[in-house]
Amino acid sequence: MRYLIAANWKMNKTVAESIDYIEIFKDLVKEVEGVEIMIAPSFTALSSVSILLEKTNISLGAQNMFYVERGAYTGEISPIMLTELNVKYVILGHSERRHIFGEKDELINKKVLTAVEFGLRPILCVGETLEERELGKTMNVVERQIRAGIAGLEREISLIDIAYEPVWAIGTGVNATVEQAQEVHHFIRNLINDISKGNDKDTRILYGGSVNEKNASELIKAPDVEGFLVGTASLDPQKFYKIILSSLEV
Ligand SMILES: O=C(CO)COP(=O)(O)O
Repeated sequence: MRYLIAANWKMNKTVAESIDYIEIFKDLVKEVEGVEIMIAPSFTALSSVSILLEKTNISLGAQNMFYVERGAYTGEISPIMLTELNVKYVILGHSERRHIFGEKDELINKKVLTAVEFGLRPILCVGETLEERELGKTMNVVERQIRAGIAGLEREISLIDIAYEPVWAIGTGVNATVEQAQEVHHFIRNLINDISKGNDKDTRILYGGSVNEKNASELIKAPDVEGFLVGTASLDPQKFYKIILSSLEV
């Protein structure tokens, strides 16, 4: 299994800034092999970035998607708008979508099913809040989000990746420890192995939440951490490159 190191730029970078970044970054990583690299820019930059990523070793991702092909859904982006731009991955159920925009498991599931139907590879994000962790509910929350998110795709789970992103670690500078990450990743691996009846070997379990160029080499050593979904540190091409290099050391 090739690990996936993914950048989620969130609502950052104009088109001009995105182009500047890619020009630098694609040169930095051009010799990198053995790991898959993905960048999910803003929707407005997708088209320009898509052109720049042609014939590179960097895949393109989107940060969200609606579950209908076309129609009266003001402000939404459809799967065919993404596939037209050679988008390969789509991040779904991110905690910011869940907590700021009120996305529920049922909606996220519809998006996951549609993404797969259109040949996109979803990265389903799950993770507990600090309160849920302190109440000892981490595994319950993660299990609920996964079971609901993949409903209908149980035997085809190899078509998706999962990102464990504890809400308390996102954008806070407080990453999960290696032990905390490993504990939940191991739980997720057993869960999806069980749900899919062993068809989970191509599903990567990524960690996200304050990953940076200093902690990446430790976190990637956890046996069930199979890549990263990086926010803040991915905004700097040099830092993101260092995270990728750390991931090659395992
Ligand atoms: O939400 C994240 C990636 O999707 C993580 O964000 P940070 O790396 O800024 O904590």
